[in-house]
Amino acid sequence: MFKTKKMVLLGSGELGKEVAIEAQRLGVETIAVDRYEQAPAMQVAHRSYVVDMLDGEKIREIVEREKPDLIVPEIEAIATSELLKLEDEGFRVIPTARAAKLTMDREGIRRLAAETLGLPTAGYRFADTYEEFVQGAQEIGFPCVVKPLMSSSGKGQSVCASEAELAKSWEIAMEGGRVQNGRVIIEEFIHFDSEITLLTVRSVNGTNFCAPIGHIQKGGDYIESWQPHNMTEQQIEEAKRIARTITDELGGLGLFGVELFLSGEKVYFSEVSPRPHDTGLVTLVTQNLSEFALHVRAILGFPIPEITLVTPGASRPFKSEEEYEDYSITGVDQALSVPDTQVRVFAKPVTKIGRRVAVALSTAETVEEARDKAKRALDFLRVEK
Ligand SMILES: Nc1ncnc2c1ncn2[C@@H]1O[C@H](COP(=O)(O)OP(=O)(O)OP(=O)(O)O)[C@@H](O)[C@H]1O
Ligand SMILES: NCC(=O)N[C@@H]1O[C@H](COP(=O)([O-])[O-])[C@@H](O)[C@H]1O
Ligand SMILES: [Mg+2]
Repeated sequence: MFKTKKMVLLGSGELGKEVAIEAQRLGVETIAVDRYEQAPAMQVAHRSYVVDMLDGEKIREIVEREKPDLIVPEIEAIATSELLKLEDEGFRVIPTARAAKLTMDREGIRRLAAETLGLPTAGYRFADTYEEFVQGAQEIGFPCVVKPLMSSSGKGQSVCASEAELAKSWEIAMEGGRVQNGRVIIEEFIHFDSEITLLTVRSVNGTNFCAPIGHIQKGGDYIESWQPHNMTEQQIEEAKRIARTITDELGGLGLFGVELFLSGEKVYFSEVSPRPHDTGLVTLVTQNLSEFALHVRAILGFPIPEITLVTPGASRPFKSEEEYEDYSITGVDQALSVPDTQVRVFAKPVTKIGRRVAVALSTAETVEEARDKAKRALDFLRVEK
């Protein structure tokens, strides 16, 4: 019998699917967990479980039954208090249970970054009630950005332009949070020139950085990313300083997506994912080791001698415009007729409006050409009933 390490993935979306594939390539037994059946990573894992991942008892049951060597969070909304206990009992949580807990909640990571570590961030307030929210927004000023404490991909997020929009922003946040406890963050709106993800990997070789990934977001969700993003030497140094500071503090082994805003020569810390990042899907075609391969190598304790950007590249996620129980994706053939282009189809069992269901990935000699190719490929894709 082949003896190997066992990994439980908590969250089984498109990012987890690539993590599972990389783990399988190194012979790791992979168990996928998510809130619904046929989630992308479940399609390639050895086994899977469907549970509410915010239910600590359910997570414990799976961990006690499987006794994994590695517990690998793939989304932020997990019963992280249970992960702390499991870690105390000797289970390994990636990168650490504390990192999973702090980043699940915007308050935890923001206070750590701004107040404990002194990193530059947008101004912010927290509010539990509508009255506190109104006061916080007035103090921050307009426009401001309103987000539930626990959410991702822009869910529940809005830009509140003036006092007249306060009620609407509050309502959006209350409906969009993963846990309906009402607390929100109100952030100063940063008029940035561009924003980036600095993928940072902590491995047995120490800390390494990938080339910066530029991206554009709409409604808080990414619609395009490219690598490398053009930055001045000073901006890169400051971005690396911020990324090193926050990832050293979070600790453990693995890849992190450090999100930063660039405004003139100033670099702001926005947030960090202690796991592969959606904008980093572009690394599937640009690097010698993708962000998923890097994560798996790092957490298994394998070396990462060098991260090489092999070519400029770009990614464009394909988001459904409809809600369908049964659907197919057409136009993949035409998308693949664009040179140097790949498409990854996630095969999520149902679509929702705005749900990411595939991604187009292109390379070229320049970022501009790669962005153009990925856009052309994306434009061929359709969701059909
Ligand atoms: N303070 C801000 N000023 C200006 N733009 C902002 C601010 N906060 C967020 N944004 C915009 O909204 C996007 C999403 O914000 P954020 O990363 O906090 O949300 P998220 O739901 O955690 O997204 P994800 O899970 O995809 O990382 C940012 O990438 C940025 O484009
Ligand atoms: N920005 C975070 C992010 O991109 N997370 C990715 O989206 C999935 C959830 O998708 P769903 O909402 O379509 O199920 C997550 O499982 C993860 O792969
Ligand atoms: Mg983000």
